[in-house]
Amino acid sequence: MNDRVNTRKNGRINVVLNHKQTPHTNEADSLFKSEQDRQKHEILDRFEKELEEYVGLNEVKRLIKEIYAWLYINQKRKELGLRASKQVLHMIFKGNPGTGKTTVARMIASFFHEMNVLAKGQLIEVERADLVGEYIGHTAQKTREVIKKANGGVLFIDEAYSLSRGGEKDFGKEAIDTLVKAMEDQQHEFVLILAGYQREMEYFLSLNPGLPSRFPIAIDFPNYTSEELLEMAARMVIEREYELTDEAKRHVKEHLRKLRLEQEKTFSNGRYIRNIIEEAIRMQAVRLLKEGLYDRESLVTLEKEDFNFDASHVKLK
Ligand SMILES: Nc1ncnc2c1ncn2[C@@H]1O[C@H](COP(=O)(O)OP(=O)(O)OP(=O)(O)O)[C@@H](O)[C@H]1O
Repeated sequence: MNDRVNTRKNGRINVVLNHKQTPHTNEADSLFKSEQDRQKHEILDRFEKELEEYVGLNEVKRLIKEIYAWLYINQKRKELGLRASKQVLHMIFKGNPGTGKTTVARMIASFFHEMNVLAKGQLIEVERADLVGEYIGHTAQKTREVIKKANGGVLFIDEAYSLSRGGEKDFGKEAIDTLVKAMEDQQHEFVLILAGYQREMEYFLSLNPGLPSRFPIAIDFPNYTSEELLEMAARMVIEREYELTDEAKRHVKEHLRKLRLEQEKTFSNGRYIRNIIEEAIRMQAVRLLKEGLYDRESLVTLEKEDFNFDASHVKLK
């Protein structure tokens, strides 16, 4: 099955993630021919294993492989005295809240660091208020400080379109200009990732015609399906050393199915799942204290009643 819609728009690679795929260990996709080979590519192997912990994200997995292959071949070229090319690696991440954008950005920062693309590999996550100041000149200064912090790492700007909120007169424009200048002057010293809702992002890019071509990699993060959300819940439970009873599983599944039907744009996907699991853990703790149950089985079991969605404090957003 073809799991990626990979189009080229304005010279940009536009990757649409298909979360529907189960974690893939597709032999045909693998760069390793043998176990010996795998050991030679220890960094890629480690990142692939880390990514397998996440539901879906297949295109990120593919992108990592692509970049790894390019850097590896570059190294081989250098060894033979051939020119090793540099590439622009700034990216656009489009998707609703909780679809994994920040998680992936963090991983990419660390991957680039290990591959010597970035000197430090830190992720600096900012939003409009961190960049935009209150008087003329203040914004450029604030933005430059943020870029300085991101030097050697990834600068991740969430809801990037808020920078063009107020039009020409707004200080947001000064932030964009400062960023563009830094992208030119410090081209290979940091990676800039602009993230936000798909539609708003596309509108923002259309308003700033100089921007799209500076971001050759665009990744779409679609909402997770109810099955994927359930899979995520199952993994989070295991990771925390808990277990769901069959009844609890059915209850959560039904809740997610209903939610997914009425889901709106602001539904927080993976974050919602993390929050309902954490709430269930608190509910279980209250139940166990009340009942005085401290045996191993009780301590690890999350029951249906621990997921009381009618009385839940967890917001959908
Ligand atoms: N594919 C996934 N598998 C497992 N957990 C996931 C996945 N995607 C997201 N999550 C979990 O959901 C939570 C939110 O993810 P993250 O912060 O990366 O989303 P985001 O797209 O950056 O959201 P926002 O735009 O609101 O900042 C995290 O706890 C993350 O681990």
